[in-house]
Amino acid sequence: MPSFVPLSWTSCVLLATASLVAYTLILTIHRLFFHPLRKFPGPVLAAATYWYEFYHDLIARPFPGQGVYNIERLHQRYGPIVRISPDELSVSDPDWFDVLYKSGRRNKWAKNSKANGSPGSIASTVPYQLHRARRAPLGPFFSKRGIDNLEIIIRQKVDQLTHGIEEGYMNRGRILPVGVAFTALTLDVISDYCFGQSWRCLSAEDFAPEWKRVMTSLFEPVPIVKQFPILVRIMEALPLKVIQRLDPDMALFHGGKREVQKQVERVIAEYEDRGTGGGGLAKSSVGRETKTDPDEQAPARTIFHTVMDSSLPAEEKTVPRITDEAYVMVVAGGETTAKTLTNIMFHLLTNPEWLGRVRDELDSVMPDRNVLPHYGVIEQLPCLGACIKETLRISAPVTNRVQVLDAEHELVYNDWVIPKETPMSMSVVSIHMDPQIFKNPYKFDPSRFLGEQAKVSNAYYMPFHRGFRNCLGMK
Ligand code: HEM
Repeated sequence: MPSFVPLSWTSCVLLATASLVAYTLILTIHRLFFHPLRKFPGPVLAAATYWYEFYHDLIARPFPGQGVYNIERLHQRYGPIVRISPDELSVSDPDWFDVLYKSGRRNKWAKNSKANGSPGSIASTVPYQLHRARRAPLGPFFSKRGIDNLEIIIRQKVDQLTHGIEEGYMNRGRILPVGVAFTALTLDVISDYCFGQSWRCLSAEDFAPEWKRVMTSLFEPVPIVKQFPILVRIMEALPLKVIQRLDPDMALFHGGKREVQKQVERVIAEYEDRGTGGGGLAKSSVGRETKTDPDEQAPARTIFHTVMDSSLPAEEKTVPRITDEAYVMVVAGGETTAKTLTNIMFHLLTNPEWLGRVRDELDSVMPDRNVLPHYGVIEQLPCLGACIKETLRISAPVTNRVQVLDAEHELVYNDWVIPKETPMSMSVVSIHMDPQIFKNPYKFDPSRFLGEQAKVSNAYYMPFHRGFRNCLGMK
């Protein structure tokens, strides 16, 4: 009969430590000498451990968030293709961008796809087939025709914003925190358009500054969440009261999500009552048949109805899935657009010549300041358009690299054959700041997007990314 010797606590700890050290050692040896990417250039530390990325994202000086610049430095040192982490390659070659991203057969890299806190959304969807299926029904909602409905909402909110600025700030001689005001504007527009229910930040005291704090702090833990994705699940599972204690601003965010969830529950119940809740029914909320080109149809009432009306199967129409799909619009569209508006304001105020040109253009189509022309007219104004583009080039609000992989084929870059399933990425920031394409790249110069120069500038202008994973809210 075998006899068991009971282990002391000290022996258990020693055994666990020894196992961890052995595991780390074996993993490191594998990554350095046997990994399919072992021959690709790059720093040994980056190939050996993910803590290298963590360090540059979070700890490296002068302030956190240096990862994107560190990758640029790596390219200067090692060339256009670099192994930037144990499993990932980065390419720095603007002309390869479309090769990597325009194919419809790229999966997102599962490891880093859930950091936005909405794992069921298209933005987090890994396989390209599922991404395509989920994105198709959302097309009409964000199409040109969909945006026509949005114009009325935007006009109402902008009126509310300007009225609030006059009353609360100009007339009282107070300084306006422009970023706060724009976050209130974008959140009210998105919630009204997507959920059919405005969050009313514009009518709140001082434009609800807590939401600006929430939207900013939302992205700060991303480097930590990338290393420990379980944190998102833990946060989601916590009761709201606990989150409130840990971080009152985050409680606001999660409270907002739970409100949206209740709305989703009501919409699903409504469909079930009408007997149209199952998958595969291609009828819209007003009984229209789904035609073959989904982008040409009028959008449904809310994004919830859009998903429910689609021919997606029943497992795609669950409460958590639709909540994630809807709520990611707040995450993806709120602060990006607010920041862009704030940045445009900054650049125009610090470049009076361009401010004058934009004002002249607007005066030419708006003789009466209180009568706004249709957005189609404003969209055609060249200087205004160039200022918007130059702002989005010089300070693109989305700086993360979109990590994709081809699960079926090897890719080829110059003399390199990239094994299939290798996560790859390219940085939009380094393309927008490439002096070969945009001369004197840190200078705000909208003339790059006017006349002859515009052809080259437009070819490399990609703040909304490109290909099948580009921005859904771009229009
Ligand atoms: C100036 C404003 C905006 C910029 C610069 C911007 C930029 C981007 C970029 C670069 C991506 C790709 C990022 C990635 O996959 O990691 C993206 C994706 C996305 N954006 Fe935007 N965005 C803006 C506004 C909006 C708005 C207003 C909405 C909707 C209300 C929106 C909804 C989305 C969604 C849903 C995705 C995921 C698309 C997919 O994975 O298929 N965005 N955006």
